[in-house]
Amino acid sequence: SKVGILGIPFSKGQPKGGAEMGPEILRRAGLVSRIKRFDYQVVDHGDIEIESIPGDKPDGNVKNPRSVGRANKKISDKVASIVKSKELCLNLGGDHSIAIGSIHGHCRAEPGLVVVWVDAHADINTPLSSPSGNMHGMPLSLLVKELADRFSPVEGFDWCKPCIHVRDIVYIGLRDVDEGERWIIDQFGIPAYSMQEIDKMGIKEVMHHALKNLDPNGTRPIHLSFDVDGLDPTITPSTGTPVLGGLNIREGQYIMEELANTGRLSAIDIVEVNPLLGSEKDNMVTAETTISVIEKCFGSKRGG
Ligand SMILES: N[C@@]1(C(=O)O)CN(C[C@@H]2CCCCN2)C[C@@H]1CCC[B-](O)(O)O
Ligand SMILES: [Mn+2]
Ligand SMILES: [Mn+2]
Ligand SMILES: [Mn+2]
Repeated sequence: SKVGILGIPFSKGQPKGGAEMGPEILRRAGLVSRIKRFDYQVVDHGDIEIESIPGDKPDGNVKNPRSVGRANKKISDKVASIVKSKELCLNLGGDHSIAIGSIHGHCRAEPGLVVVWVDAHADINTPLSSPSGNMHGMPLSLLVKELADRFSPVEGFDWCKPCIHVRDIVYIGLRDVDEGERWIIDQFGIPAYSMQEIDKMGIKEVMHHALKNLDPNGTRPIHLSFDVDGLDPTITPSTGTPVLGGLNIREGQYIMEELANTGRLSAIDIVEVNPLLGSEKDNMVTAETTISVIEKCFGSKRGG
């Protein structure tokens, strides 16, 4: 089977320069050759061309709306075509706002998909609830049908129709959730396994229940959106919004092994690697950890 790799050197969903270097650092650390080890044919689509939009003033409190909107329209088009050509679409971010386009595009090719969101954060602030105005904290709010009537369309997103339901999402790794996000999660009953549930139930039970709730018949394509800040900052230090008490490397690997076992992984985002925020050593640790976790999506077995 085939993996289509798409670099997305984009960072305007948040204020820290360097997130646009994520694709480069992961490629340089050998991600492509690691995937090639597990009888996947790798199609490297290179990097998406990111246009800069001068004078991109905030829309309300939303920062860089036109830049984020323009980039994500392109991402949606590209991801749709990669999935339609039967490649497992591996998107290398870039900040987490790229998930707007990647999930939108994936839905165009696989309308029945479900979303596994591995992250310290819920990333479901609406433009009105966001404390920062940074769009990397908003992607899911622009994608779920149930929130469409809660805010007016953001400048640059007229192309973006919500395409998933809140019940098609499961969170794993939460430990820094804003008040407005908490309200949305409770209001709509979004299944959320925070680090507290993971400590209480263990990752085995969390994955069993998460997948069972999400897709009881085990038939739906899976979109994994993996924010490296879901892992503990001691193992992924080079990231923009680190939060103590995260997933350890074995929990991360186990999550991916269970997803690989479904045989239904259809698109993967790897986001929020920022090599400008760490030392050389931090960057090496972050890249190696990320690759050793992500390779488990492609059938790498710890037992050989
Ligand atoms: N919810 C947030 C938002 O800005 O919307 C607020 N938070 C930072 C804030 C710092 C002070 C203590 C409370 N948290 C970052 C998060 C977005 C993370 C985006 B991701 O892609 O990295 O997950
Ligand atoms: Mn995060
Ligand atoms: Mn049980
Ligand atoms: Mn995120």
